[in-house]
Amino acid sequence: MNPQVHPGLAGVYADATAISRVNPETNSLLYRGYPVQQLADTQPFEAVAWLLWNGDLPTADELAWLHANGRPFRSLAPEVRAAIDALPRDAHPMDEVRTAVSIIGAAETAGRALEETAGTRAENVARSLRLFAALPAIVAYGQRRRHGLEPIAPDESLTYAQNFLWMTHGSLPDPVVVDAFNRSMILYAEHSFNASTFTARVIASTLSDLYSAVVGAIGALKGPLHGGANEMVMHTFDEIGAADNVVPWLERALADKRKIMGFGHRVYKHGDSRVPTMRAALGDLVEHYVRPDLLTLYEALEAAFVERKGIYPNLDFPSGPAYHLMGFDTPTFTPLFVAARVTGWTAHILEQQARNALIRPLAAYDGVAERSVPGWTAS
Ligand SMILES: CC(=O)SCCNC(=O)CCNC(=O)[C@H](O)C(C)(C)COP(=O)(O)OP(=O)(O)OC[C@H]1O[C@@H](n2cnc3c(N)ncnc32)[C@H](O)[C@@H]1OP(=O)(O)O
Ligand SMILES: O=C([O-])CC(=O)C(=O)O
Repeated sequence: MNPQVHPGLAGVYADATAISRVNPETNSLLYRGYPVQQLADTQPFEAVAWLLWNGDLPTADELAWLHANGRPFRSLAPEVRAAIDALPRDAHPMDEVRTAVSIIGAAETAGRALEETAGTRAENVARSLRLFAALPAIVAYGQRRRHGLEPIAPDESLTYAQNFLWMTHGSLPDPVVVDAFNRSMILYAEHSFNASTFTARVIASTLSDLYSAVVGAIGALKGPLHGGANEMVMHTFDEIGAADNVVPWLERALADKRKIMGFGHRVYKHGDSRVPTMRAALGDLVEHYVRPDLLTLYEALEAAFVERKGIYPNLDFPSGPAYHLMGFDTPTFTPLFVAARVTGWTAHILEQQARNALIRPLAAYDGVAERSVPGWTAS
């Protein structure tokens, strides 16, 4: 009898997790039990990172500890800058970020025997905080390098969201912009067994180290069917140009059997739980920057695609134009997703390490039947 296979592991429960719950029936997303919308309304991203790692929101003392121990890692380390600078100026920034994490990992685990690089839980908590704190400098420098600009030193007095925008632009934007950015980081932080998180867990399950797991996750996130979609959404907006062009553009795209980026989801089939919050943040940005044209295009494409296919936007659809308005260049969008999702990835790596089972599924063979190599004879 042929074994039952599940291509893409669709509908398969691969393991349990206590970190987040995606419920497509109620269209809800909980981080450690808290609705993500409530977290986005009330919390700084730092507190959500703590929540994902530790299971509860931080007390004032715990948040102070997080700041004291994370903020010193906000600078761009010289060896990380040198590694990024060694890449071609037009290397994709996801490759820069992947390289940077690899460099940080190699430096931090240098001198250890292979089996010792996986480290203790305390070391892995410290590594998670370090990557969380270090990624904004890497992402911000990537954008600045593409524009021939020098990195900007971090400001330890600023929140995570403020400092990220400061290190990118060299100025502090209006609180509306900081709030929209903070919301986007919280919404992007965690989403159970998505492809990149599952990749991280597969790598951690072999008792490899946290940095290797994050590097693998970055590779998985880069794909346009996953995190790469937020960059692709902006290319779509640029291609369409204005709301009036939406219908003819869409008819042609569908006739050409193109995937419309920023729509559809493996788990949510009636809309992504995070979209209303990010759509509201986009609305605030559109008002702030006086760009109603962008919202008109957004709404026209959403309406036309939902009407034709009954497929709804995912988080990448509002995030793409929102990051554009915040002044990020389009290739930086997926690295921004990395900076947010590193919290979820590392929480899952810690969970995998705490209750590890090597991830190694079976494959149903469907190749040619056994045969002999020409010329081979039994000896
Ligand atoms: C943060 C995130 O990572 S969210 C995901 C971001 N990715 C994107 O936005 C890329 C565009 N979307 C897609 O490619 C898909 O919707 C995925 C990969 C996200 C989910 O895919 P799956 O669950 O495997 O669904 P699948 O691709 O089988 O889609 C089912 C049907 O809907 C169609 N469909 C799904 N999404 C889209 C889309 N965005 N554009 C056009 N058609 C689509 C498929 O072509 C398929 O049609 P068919 O049955 O006629 O072949
Ligand atoms: O859950 C998924 O498959 C993709 C997604 O939305 C995410 O990773 O945020």
